[in-house]
Amino acid sequence: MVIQKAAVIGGGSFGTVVANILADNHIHTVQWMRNDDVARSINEQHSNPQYLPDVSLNPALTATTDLLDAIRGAEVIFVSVPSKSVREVVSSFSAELTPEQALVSTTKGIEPDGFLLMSQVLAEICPDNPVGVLSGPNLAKEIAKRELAATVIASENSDLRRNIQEALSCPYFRVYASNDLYGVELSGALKNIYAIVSGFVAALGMGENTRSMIITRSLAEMSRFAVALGANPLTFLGLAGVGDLVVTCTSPLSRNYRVGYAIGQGKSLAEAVDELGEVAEGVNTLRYVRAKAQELSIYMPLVMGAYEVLFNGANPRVVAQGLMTGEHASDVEFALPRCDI
Ligand SMILES: NC(=O)C1=CN([C@@H]2O[C@H](COP(=O)(O)OP(=O)(O)OC[C@H]3O[C@@H](n4cnc5c(N)ncnc54)[C@H](OP(=O)(O)O)[C@@H]3O)[C@@H](O)[C@H]2O)C=CC1
Ligand SMILES: O=C(CO)COP(=O)(O)O
Repeated sequence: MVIQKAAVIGGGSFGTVVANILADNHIHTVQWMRNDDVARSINEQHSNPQYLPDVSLNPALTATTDLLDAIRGAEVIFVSVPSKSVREVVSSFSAELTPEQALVSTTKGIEPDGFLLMSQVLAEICPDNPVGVLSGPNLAKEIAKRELAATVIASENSDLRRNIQEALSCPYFRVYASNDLYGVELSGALKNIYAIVSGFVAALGMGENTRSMIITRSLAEMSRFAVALGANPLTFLGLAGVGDLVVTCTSPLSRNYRVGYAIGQGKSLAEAVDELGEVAEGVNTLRYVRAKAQELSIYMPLVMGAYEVLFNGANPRVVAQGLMTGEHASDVEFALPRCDI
């Protein structure tokens, strides 16, 4: 099927980028947002001054504050609001959907009640609709400048995967497919925690060896958590895992990295989040993942250390030093299990 009309729910940086790619691909695209001024600016100035200043959007992209107007007749609806608002926003239009309308989440977060990923929230609210997840190393501000990037569409529905590959692929954006919805989505949520940790490390002026150690041990920790939750760790080797972990742990364009950096410079969590003015999903994800790791007794020293820094005022340098004296560990646990060291 060729997608003729798409809706994007959310007026932030990533929603705008997805909407702009769709418009570049000549798909009739309507972006919904709650802010009238931003909607007007997209329609009249072809720009989103709040989230993507200095970026010229495709003039064919239209914005609205009327949800039903956005979703009416759309074959696919991208959901791109922060995780804490997904249930509320999707519930407000779910009764209007027809079963063939597909929902694709771009949101990299977790709902604490039941530890649900966003596709699980969507499936709960809209049980009759096909669901997918878009995730990968996709800093919105780079894609907005049409710098080359790739992503993953994950869904159990092969038609949906193919339709999204068709709808979003263009000379600056390549879309790979996965049928591991849970693994793709879990890695997208988890990497935000480690971007915060990498931000501390950078602010403390630690070296490149340190950065590499943190990223690699983050991957080990994410995979250990994933396996404990029944996910396929091989998915973590792809763009939605290693790819997104590397970009978010190394780029000052990442909001999660910036929050960590500000805290590493001595700011409080509240100051760091206020200064950002955009969503940094990793802050809440850290709380929920720490609770889950404690509940299931999963060894996650980076998560535990980051929690102490963010929520109990621990000194990041002392916490980083403490990570060096943990119990002797295996490099690759799939090759040498922890119990066989
Ligand atoms: N930015 C990026 O590089 C990428 C982001 N993502 C993920 O996409 C998701 C969205 O991120 P992003 O676009 O960057 O976020 P932003 O912080 O840029 O924007 C959030 C948007 O959601 C809107 N919003 C928040 N709460 C509500 C609500 N209750 N009802 C309606 N609208 C609401 C905001 O509206 P308002 O301005 O009115 O508050 C704003 O338009 C996140 O989960 C993020 O992890 C994924 C890949 C890349
Ligand atoms: O998910 C992202 C890049 O893939 C964006 O990361 P931040 O939310 O940290 O900016």
